[in-house]
Amino acid sequence: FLCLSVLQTACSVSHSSSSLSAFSSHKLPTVVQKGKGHSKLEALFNHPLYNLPRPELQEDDWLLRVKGDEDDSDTENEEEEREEEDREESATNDREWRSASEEDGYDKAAWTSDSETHPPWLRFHLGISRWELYDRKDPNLAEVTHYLATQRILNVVQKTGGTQLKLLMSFPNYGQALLKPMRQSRDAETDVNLFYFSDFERHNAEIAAFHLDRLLGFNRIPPVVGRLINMSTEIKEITTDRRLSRTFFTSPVGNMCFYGQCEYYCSTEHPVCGRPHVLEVSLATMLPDLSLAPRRSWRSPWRRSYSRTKQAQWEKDPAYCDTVKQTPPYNQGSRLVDVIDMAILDFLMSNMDRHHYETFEKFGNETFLLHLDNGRAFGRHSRDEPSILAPLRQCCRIRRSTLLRLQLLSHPDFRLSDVMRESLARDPLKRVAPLLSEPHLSALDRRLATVLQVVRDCQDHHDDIIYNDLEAGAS
Ligand SMILES: Nc1ncnc2c1ncn2[C@@H]1O[C@H](COP(=O)(O)OP(=O)(O)OP(=O)(O)O)[C@@H](O)[C@H]1O
Ligand SMILES: [Mn+2]
Repeated sequence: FLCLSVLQTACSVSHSSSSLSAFSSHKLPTVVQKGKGHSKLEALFNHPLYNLPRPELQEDDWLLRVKGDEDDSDTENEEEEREEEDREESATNDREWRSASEEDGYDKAAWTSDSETHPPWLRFHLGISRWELYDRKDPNLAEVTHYLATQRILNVVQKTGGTQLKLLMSFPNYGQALLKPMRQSRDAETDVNLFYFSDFERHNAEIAAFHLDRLLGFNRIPPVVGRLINMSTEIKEITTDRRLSRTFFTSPVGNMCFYGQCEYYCSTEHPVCGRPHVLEVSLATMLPDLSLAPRRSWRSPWRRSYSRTKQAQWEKDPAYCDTVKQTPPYNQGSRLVDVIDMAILDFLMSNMDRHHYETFEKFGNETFLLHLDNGRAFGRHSRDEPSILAPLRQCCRIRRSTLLRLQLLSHPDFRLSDVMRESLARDPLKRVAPLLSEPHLSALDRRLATVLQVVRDCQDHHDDIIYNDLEAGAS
């Protein structure tokens, strides 16, 4: 019970631990940390800017829905017929799944349309809407991360696609997670001579990005949680993937290692190693399968050239944004300010690797942007990368709600580094070491000040900077 409501930390820490009391969930009365005052994180999430009235969601604002009995008769227009087909397809998939459940280890699924019967990952899928991936106040969010952090791992295979090693983990009631392993010590800074496209991915960056995105009020990154796994019993002995299992070896000091098969860093020279077989990893909740919820991938207009020598157009042309503003889908609705939100997130965590973003096809152009793949963030704390802010600097547009939240986060009562530290302390890996070192946390405050300065510079030279998403009528 408590395990679920105070997030995963609670379950494995003894009652005498005082660090626990600071991390009460919104469902419990606020427990004040001894001698340290109140929780800034709770104060932030209680602020009106994090509790804005939201437009009432219509039926087609949900990504998926459970087929109910009353749905059977409503096939009046084409749209609904198409959805009907989708639902039938999903029902078929469910049946196929259920027959697969005869396999060892999988629970017999007895899910009905009653959400009480659904496992946390399914409730997460059913909660995805047109405007956000999850509702921050939904208690299921803590249950999803708790689930990923504690459930038995049933199977492991390598996930194809992308360039670096990733594993797909399966759990007893059909949940899945995307695993990225720890490859470097927490506070190793990326070598200054390494290009961003050669940088290792970091498991703690995936975790921290989820927390940061949520603190910014975006809710556009699937829940990610840290976990310690046993490489022998939770990968090597159970994987059905030969390409993976044959890359295991024991290092000269006796640690268990593997390297898998992929384009970058999958070799004996770049092993993933445990101590001696315990490995820190990040686990990201999987989005609904592409067959149920197809996604569209968009090339970022501010994509880097991914070449040592070439510059991208946006780096050469100061009026680049004028072109973007006239090009669909950036010429309408919130798409341009959504890309600018994404640039702000990326600048704060110094992620230069946002070559693409994705959306759910079902919602067309009127929807939020998914911020997937954040493994190359938080590589350096001692330097900022101004070019990541090019969309904001060149377009001088920003959502009103984003600007107001950034201003709030720069206020000492809600300081970004403080709420980030508090939020990350809820992750189970906090017991091993803080998810982000103090220099990374201070870098967040420094970069936030830079973002606000860029907005002020814009205000000195341009009109029409604010995209007012807080007024009725604007979305
Ligand atoms: N939580 C998720 N659920 C479902 N699919 C995901 C999730 N996260 C990532 N993916 C998919 O997996 C693909 C590869 O993941 P990711 O981008 O993290 O790997 P990568 O090796 O860094 O790829 P690249 O080298 O192309 O940047 C993504 O493009 C995305 O479509
Ligand atoms: Mn990547």
